[in-house]
Amino acid sequence: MKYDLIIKGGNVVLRHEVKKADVAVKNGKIAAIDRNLGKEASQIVDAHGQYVMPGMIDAHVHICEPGRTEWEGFETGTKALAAGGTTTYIDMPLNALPATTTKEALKLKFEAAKGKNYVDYGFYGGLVPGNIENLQELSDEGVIGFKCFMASCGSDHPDDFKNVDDYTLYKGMKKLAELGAVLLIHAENAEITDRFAEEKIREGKVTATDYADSRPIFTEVDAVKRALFLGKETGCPLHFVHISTAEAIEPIIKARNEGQDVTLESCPHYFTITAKEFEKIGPVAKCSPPLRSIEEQEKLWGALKQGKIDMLTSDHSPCPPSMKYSGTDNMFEVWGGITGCQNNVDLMFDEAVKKRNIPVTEFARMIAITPAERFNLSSKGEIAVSKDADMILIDPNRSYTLTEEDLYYRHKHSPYVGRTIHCRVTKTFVRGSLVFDLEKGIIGKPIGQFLTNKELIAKT
Ligand SMILES: NC(=O)N[C@H]1NC(=O)NC1=O
Ligand SMILES: [Zn+2]
Ligand SMILES: [Zn+2]
Repeated sequence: MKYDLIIKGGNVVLRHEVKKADVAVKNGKIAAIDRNLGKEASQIVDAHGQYVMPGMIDAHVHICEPGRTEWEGFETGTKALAAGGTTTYIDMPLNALPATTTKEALKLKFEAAKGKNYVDYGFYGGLVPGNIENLQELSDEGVIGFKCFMASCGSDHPDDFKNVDDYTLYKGMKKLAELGAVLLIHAENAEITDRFAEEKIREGKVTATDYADSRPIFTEVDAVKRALFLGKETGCPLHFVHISTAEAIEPIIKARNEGQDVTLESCPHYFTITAKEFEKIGPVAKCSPPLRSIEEQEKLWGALKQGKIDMLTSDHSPCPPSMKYSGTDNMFEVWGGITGCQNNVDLMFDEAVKKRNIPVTEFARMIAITPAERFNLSSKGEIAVSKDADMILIDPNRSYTLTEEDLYYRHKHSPYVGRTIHCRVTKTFVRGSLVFDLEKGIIGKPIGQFLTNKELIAKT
């Protein structure tokens, strides 16, 4: 057979245009894209009426294995990713135990992940107080970047992640600049948000709105500006995670225009759920930075329309239901993190492409092309000849209402349950292998491969 697979007649989303074409795959790579590639393939998939898009690269996922597999493991987490149209993800260095801040902890991650991933994956290392000495070895072992918290992490477990002090932030940036590694930053001012939280709790103000009010926009903007300043001082490449407001985007774009190496991401929840809705939905919508007002959300959409969002990520930060619903009314005591990685693509395709007429090529840029480029995943991110055949089919007219039964997460809760989404991922291919089919569910064994900052080094 000439090809292993031909996807026929879909609207293929290329870098600069959408083209009605066939896509042929051979040995896991895209071999040809053309109008009529015939039928010489072991497998033919009809994609008429559907978009053929690059699979999402979700650069912000918290899989809690090892140590907290009970929250979310590689198997359940990556089934959800596959079902939602993600073909590659990068795992954050926190919420698993121990946190990924040493070579030894990275080895534990690597061992725990072996043979359990349905999609391709890489790891970040952490920058925490006291581990500057470990950054080199983490980089040598292939981490794709480094993550730090300027906000408090809120866990007092001894093996858990710790937020940086200013000294660590500065010294860490200097070292990472030397290594040429990207530093990912959770940017919120720790001292102010912690003290605001204390005030609220002291006054007995513990609702969803009180929680959101305890982390005002200026605390995000302040942290962004300070990190940019230190980034300029040290020459460290920066990436701001889960930016929640247009106001925090402006200094980042300005710094980039002035020559700094800096990018940013935002997440579906900041575009689709408001602070008011958080009050109604409750604990499953708690996250940090918090959900914002409808006015702020509109400004964020404005930034997206102007091409200012480099990438979309889920910040999938799962936990057991008991950490969301333990009988407390105190929103400050509830786990902060949204279980959301299964609904990145459909939700944002619906809201951005269908509802707000954002070009589908722009959408592909945010979910696949830019994350691949930023994190040096050179074989990924685009439907183009010789790239990995990581592709998804989206039916733009297939509406559904999300139920708990649709979810593959270890714990089937999500702020999107009950929401009607007006499009759906129908198939997911990782390197040419079908891993998810809407009619059949997850297909076959976990075939995900480990990706490093250099190249694909291990097949699991
Ligand atoms: N620990 C953790 O996952 N925190 C994440 N959750 C969230 O909502 N924001 C975060 O940074
Ligand atoms: Zn964060
Ligand atoms: Zn996160």
